[in-house]
Amino acid sequence: MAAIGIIGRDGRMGQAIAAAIEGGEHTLAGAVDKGEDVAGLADRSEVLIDFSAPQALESNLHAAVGAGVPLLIGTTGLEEAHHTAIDNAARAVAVLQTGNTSLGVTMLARLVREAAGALAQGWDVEIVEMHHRAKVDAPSGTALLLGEAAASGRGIDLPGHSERGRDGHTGARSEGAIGFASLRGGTVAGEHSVILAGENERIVLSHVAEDRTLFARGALTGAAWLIGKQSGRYSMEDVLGL
Ligand SMILES: NC(=O)C1=CN([C@@H]2O[C@H](COP(=O)(O)OP(=O)(O)OC[C@H]3O[C@@H](n4cnc5c(N)ncnc54)[C@H](OP(=O)(O)O)[C@@H]3O)[C@@H](O)[C@H]2O)C=CC1
Ligand SMILES: O=C(O)C1=N[C@H](C(=O)O)C[C@H](O)C1
Repeated sequence: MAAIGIIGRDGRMGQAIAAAIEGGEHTLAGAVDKGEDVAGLADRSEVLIDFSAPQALESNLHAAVGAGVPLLIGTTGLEEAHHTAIDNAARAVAVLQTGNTSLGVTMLARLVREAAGALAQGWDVEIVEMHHRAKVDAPSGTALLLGEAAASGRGIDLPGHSERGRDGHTGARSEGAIGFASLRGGTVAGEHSVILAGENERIVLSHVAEDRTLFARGALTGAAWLIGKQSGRYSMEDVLGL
């Protein structure tokens, strides 16, 4: 049983996580939203779960390190500077950052790494995602995670090979590029497809999140797993032993 602190209490995920804690094996140590005392929350939590906004990351990391408690970061829309800050904090406490806490996406990333690595020559990788109308970042954190998996399978760096937001006279696709396309609308919890397009054939590897309870469950599994772990940066693959 873990005493869990939630950052981003009033959001869709904050609410879903609180609901998943209720009646389960863990307890809610407390929860904060924008402008509230995250350091105080860290002091009374065994582990923190952050589903808020990139602008909150620095103070959340600071609070976790100050209190010496592990932190699971589900917030997406992170940039390079955020990842550097996470690496620094992970020297002091255990930090798990992931664009998707679900078991299915963690397995999908593995399949993508293998397929993109095995089919490197003549197979183009395109990643398509769709989310609800309120989502503010694109490509989704999951799309980027899947892009990283494809890049890792091919032994290339993702930033140097990404084609994002194509519009207008773009010219032909670059060889070896990993393309991203984002759709927004309705109440879609999260859909991702990784397309490997070859000569006269395509492989499509997809994941559909039917609602956000699966992200909440995965976050609780990851957070409980983090308690007692050595400082360092962890992933859902570590949690699930994949
Ligand atoms: N990794 C995963 O598996 C998943 C990740 N996500 C990601 O999680 C994040 C949250 O998603 P969602 O719940 O849908 O978004 P919401 O916008 O519904 O919720 C975010 C909440 O965090 C609050 N917030 C903003 N800044 C701070 C702050 N400094 N401190 C504390 N709280 C703050 C917001 O307040 P206000 O509205 O006032 O700004 C809001 O209440 C997104 O980045 C999303 O992409 C979502 C689902 C799964
Ligand atoms: O904002 C969301 O809702 C989601 N965000 C995550 C992402 O950016 O990939 C995970 C999930 O797809 C839902």
